[in-house]
Amino acid sequence: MAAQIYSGEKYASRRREISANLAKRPEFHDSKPLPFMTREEKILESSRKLTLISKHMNEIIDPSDKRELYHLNCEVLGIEGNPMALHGDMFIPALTAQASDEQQEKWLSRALRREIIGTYAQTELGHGTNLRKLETIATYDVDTQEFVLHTPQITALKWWPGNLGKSSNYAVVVALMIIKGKNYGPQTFMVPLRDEKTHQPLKGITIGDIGPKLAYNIVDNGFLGFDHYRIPRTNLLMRHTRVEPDGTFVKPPHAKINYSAMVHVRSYMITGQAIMLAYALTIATRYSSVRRQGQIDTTQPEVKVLEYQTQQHRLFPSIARAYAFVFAGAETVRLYERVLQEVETGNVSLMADLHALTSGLKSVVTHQTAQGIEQARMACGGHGYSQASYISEIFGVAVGGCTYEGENLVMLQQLARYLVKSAGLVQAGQSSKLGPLVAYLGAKSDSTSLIDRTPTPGFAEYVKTFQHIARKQTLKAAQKLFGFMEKGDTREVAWNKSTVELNRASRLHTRLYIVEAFVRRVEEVADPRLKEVLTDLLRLHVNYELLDVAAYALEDGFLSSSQLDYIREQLYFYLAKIRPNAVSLVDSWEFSDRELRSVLGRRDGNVYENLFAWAKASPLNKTDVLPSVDKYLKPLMESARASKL
Ligand SMILES: CCCCCCCCCCCCCCCCCCCCCCCCCC(=O)SCCNC(=O)CCNC(=O)[C@H](O)C(C)(C)COP(=O)(O)OP(=O)(O)OC[C@H]1O[C@@H](n2cnc3c(N)ncnc32)[C@H](O)[C@@H]1OP(=O)(O)O
Ligand SMILES: Cc1cc2nc3c(=O)[nH]c(=O)nc-3n(C[C@H](O)[C@H](O)[C@H](O)COP(=O)(O)OP(=O)(O)OC[C@H]3O[C@@H](n4cnc5c(N)ncnc54)[C@H](O)[C@@H]3O)c2cc1C
Repeated sequence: MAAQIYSGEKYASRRREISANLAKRPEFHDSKPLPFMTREEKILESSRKLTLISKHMNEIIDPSDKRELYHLNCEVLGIEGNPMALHGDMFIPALTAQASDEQQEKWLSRALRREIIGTYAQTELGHGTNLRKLETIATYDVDTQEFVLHTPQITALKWWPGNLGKSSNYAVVVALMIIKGKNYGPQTFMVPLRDEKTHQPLKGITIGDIGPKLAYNIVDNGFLGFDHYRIPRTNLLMRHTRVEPDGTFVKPPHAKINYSAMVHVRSYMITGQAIMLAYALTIATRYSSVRRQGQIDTTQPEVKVLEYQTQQHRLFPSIARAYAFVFAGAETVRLYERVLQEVETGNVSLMADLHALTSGLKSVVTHQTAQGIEQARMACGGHGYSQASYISEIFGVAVGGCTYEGENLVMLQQLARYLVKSAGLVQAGQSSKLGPLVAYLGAKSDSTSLIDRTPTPGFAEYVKTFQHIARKQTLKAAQKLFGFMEKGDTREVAWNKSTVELNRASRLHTRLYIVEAFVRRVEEVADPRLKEVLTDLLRLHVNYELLDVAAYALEDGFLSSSQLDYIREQLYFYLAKIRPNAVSLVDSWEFSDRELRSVLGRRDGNVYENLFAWAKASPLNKTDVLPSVDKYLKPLMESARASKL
């Protein structure tokens, strides 16, 4: 099963080898539980481990293999980030996709060798979503052949970039490029921030950390201001865009080609989110198979809480989602790598499809992941609320994905633009021009769903029902938009009046895609035992997801209430059928205890002993009487007693 999850036996077994190797190297382990450390201690600890990784990586992994590096990072550094997180996730991808060969020679090679540390500085205090209105300006000075970077007002300060505050000495900075008074929109520049020897900020640079956040606090998200700060013309990233010495601008082959670092993270983060959801579910499912509370049969001992149907309903559909997301994530990574290669040869035809797909997926997956993790926390009762479970940290890190790389409701609208264009083609009788991801929009629906009208409805019946719902909502939302425009609204105003409906269409389209990705994967599985378990999980998934969106199919009679009852019964049937495999389904992700960092979710199941040992190790228990008691509480009680006398 691990080979299914990790798209092949090779990586699945490499993961095991890497974990086993690290188990024998205590210097790579957390020196104490992360929740017991201050932010400064965590940053120090993470930097210590980064140095070790840099030194010994070649003995443990193949450093050219991104997935091996990712696993090493998960084991050693964990999810709370590290001082070079953005270096790998965005700085290197930005240089790879946007720097010319010459620039790569100069900077990428140094970045890969970790001679310099970089980040991606785009978001500002005043603007994150609307990139066309960023306020940092890069004005071209033809005489000196330099760009002058400037922060004209407080809202133009870069704000949020990860590792900008304290760790990075370089950044790929996004600024509005002005040449001879003309605004050429957001462009990307390679900018030195700190002295390479002293690490002191360079003259003209104001820089620092933005303070603690909900989670992800090992990362020093930062602020950055420029005071007429000069960089050479050749620091504009020039793989696709160019500015000649005389200020002539050479257009790229696609207007949004500079957004590639964002598309990179959006493509990879689907897998990252699946893994974080699986972390929380591993913890909650293991704990639920140890925790005994209450009886189902009063003549029998107390049961494991996992026997309760409500507990199964709380956890198992999310287990199915974690599988669905990791399968969908593998597809987005493949598509991203393909588009990256095609762009190199000048073919930008798939960029819009990739953008639409990843915009929808990042929104739906991050939202459902956060919901699933929060349910996993509640499934652990009181102990879920303790940082010993580590679920609160997993939640905090994962939920950031709803905001970063494009706020979810905004990104759903990006997909909606693509859907509306497709709906326009359908309306114009040009369905043959629809791309493969939206071809279903041009197909005709059956009059009713065949679910429960055939002895054992296949997945095709479910897919058709999801297609019917997504198609109906897309065409309806597009119609709403077109209707407002026909009545005289500008497109923008009409768009704003239709966005709730448009975003619903985007979600339904994305949920259909996720179901299809799951079906595609299960159909490929050859081993009959695996296929059976995954088919059960997929059955649970399609029934759960369909119930969740059933209103759309009920309103036009595509599904009847008796079909809905059938779907509900199927759901309950598969909850019970999956129960014996539940722990194996989470164990199959093969997270080591080190990687999980959860006292509650350890493989040994000795929950109570482990919790007690953890509590005893809490810094507050170093002494029996705290200074705060000596200083305030004792005098308070004493004076209360004295006044009573
Ligand atoms: C398997 C095992 C496991 C292995 C696992 C993996 C193994 C390997 C792992 C190795 C790597 C690990 C990786 C990381 C893992 C995850 C960890 C993550 C942690 C990261 C930490 C946090 C990082 C956070 C960093 C950040 O947060 S960094 C900042 C991010 N900031 C944003 O995201 C701003 C949002 N805003 C916008 O993106 C734009 O503003 C806006 C809204 C689009 C409007 O853009 P605008 O320019 O106004 O354009 P429009 O007018 O709306 O559109 C005009 C036309 O252009 C179109 N178009 C817009 N775009 C695009 C586009 N791209 N492409 C194509 N077309 C586009 C649009 O469709 C429209 O087309 P049309 O309809 O006309 O045909
Ligand atoms: C953990 C974390 C890490 C980050 N790392 C980085 C980084 O490394 N580099 C970097 O550059 N940035 C980074 N960011 C910033 C991040 O990318 C932005 O915060 C994000 O893109 C959202 O933009 P915003 O903050 O401007 O939100 P806003 O756009 O201000 O969102 C506020 C509200 O307005 C709504 N809204 C905005 N525009 C529209 C619209 N057109 N239609 C309808 N509703 C709209 C949104 O839906 C939301 O409800 C990070 C953020 C976080 C939380």
